[in-house]
Amino acid sequence: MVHERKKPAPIPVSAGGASAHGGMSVEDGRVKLSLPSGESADVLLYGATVVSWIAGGEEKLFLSEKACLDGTKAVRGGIPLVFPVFGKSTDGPTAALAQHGFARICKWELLGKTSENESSIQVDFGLGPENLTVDLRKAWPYAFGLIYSVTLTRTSLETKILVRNEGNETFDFNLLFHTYLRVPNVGNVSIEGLKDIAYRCKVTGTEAVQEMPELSIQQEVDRVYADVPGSVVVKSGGTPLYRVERSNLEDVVVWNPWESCANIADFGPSDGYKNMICIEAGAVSKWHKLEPQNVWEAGAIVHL
Ligand SMILES: O=P(O)(O)OC[C@H]1O[C@@H](O)[C@H](O)[C@@H](O)[C@@H]1O
Repeated sequence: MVHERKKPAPIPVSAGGASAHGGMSVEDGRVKLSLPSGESADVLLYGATVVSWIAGGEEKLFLSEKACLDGTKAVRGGIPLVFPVFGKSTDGPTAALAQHGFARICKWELLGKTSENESSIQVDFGLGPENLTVDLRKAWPYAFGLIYSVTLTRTSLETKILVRNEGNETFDFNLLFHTYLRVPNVGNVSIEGLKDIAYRCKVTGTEAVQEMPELSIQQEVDRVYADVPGSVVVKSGGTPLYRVERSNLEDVVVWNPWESCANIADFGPSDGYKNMICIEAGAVSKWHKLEPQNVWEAGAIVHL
């Protein structure tokens, strides 16, 4: 059941000091969530991009060593948020927007810590037209409201989004969590949960159905799997590393640029593709319509 949460007033970003016992702290546009047991997640206000998730003393997300973290460019790594368009559209209301839309290149408001206990902490971020540049507002002139919630537990990282149409016009959108998972060696990775699912291969421009029970990554992979019914499991050498569970996000994009990462200016090191696999939970294979005053909610949990 969708509940109509209104975006509350932002809190000043100078708030909060770090605590050895966990909690939320804010410094230089970076919000840190941490638990007394040692897990942490860092979220930049720029793009509300999760740039670090540490559990068991290890970083779980891939962040390019050349990633720009100063708000001049979408972050290469972590969890950039894709909205309102996945990829680049050539026509329609999102045609004037850059690839993957504006959510990942705008500065979000910190709405605050919404829940906390010994084993879990949730922090919310908000974005509306007032946070967009004049040019972006012109390019996509809808009255929208986004509330993005990041929840850290001892064994998972959850990302949830609420999209509101606050205007008088229906709009179409895509939404995706562009999650760069860190892996020891992508050549040993197998991905389960995609058997018998139809996908569009963006490398070859073809459509196919996956026959193999597991997808292994031995070259550039860029596939949009539509209507994936269950969770996706990432294994390394047969051992499960991550299980990605989705709610109201029907599609899964699997991306690894392989050696063509050499063509991506902010990708590093040059063999960094070996240490990442993007498993992107999204609603991207078709447009989603949001009528005036309606709300749409979705989420993804990466379980260890
Ligand atoms: O370089 P960007 O805009 O962050 O996109 C990275 C990749 O994102 C993936 O989601 C797309 O399927 C790829 O086609 C794209 O190359």
